[in-house]
Amino acid sequence: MKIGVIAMQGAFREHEQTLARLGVETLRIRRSEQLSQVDGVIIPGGESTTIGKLLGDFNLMEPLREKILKGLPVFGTCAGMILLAKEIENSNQPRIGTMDIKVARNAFGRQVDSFEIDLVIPEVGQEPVRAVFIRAPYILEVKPNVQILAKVEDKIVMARQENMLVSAFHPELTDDLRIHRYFIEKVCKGL
Ligand SMILES: NC(=O)CC[C@H](N)C(=O)O
Repeated sequence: MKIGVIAMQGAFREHEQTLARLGVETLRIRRSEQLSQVDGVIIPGGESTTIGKLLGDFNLMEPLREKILKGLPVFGTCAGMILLAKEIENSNQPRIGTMDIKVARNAFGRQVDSFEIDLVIPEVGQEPVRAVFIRAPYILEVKPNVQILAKVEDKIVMARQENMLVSAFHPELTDDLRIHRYFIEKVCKGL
């Protein structure tokens, strides 16, 4: 099992460290040929317009979209979630756009730039997950083929559609390995 971490901008090192703690080998993805060497990819948080622009500049946007549409497992956190959404409210920014969700960027409001909350995510376990939100988006709408995994009040913050997993928060910034383990075991290995 080897997981590619899209290394354009943002929190890719933190994802590498989390995967290393799970004993999973990683590869920093900067060239499209590398996509055929991995069993899944993570698109980190950061600035979605910057990552989207760089994916275009590095000729990774199309190959990544094709691989995901063919079933390559992908986990997008925060900006990564925005990039996977087919619809982004009030934005025509470049995106991968493979997942049937509509997201709003910086959606929790300016006053709450970042916050942490205990989230119960039954798919991941009974103990709550400490979820770190940083200028976070949330999901406004999903198609019926999308499984909602977690909400903060009425706002969807984690979801899955077949090979695509997204979270509005940053599981790579805590010591809790359960969300990455869920991605590896359930989404990548299909256990
Ligand atoms: N922490 C994050 O990834 C923030 C996402 C950022 N607000 C964006 O729109 O790209």
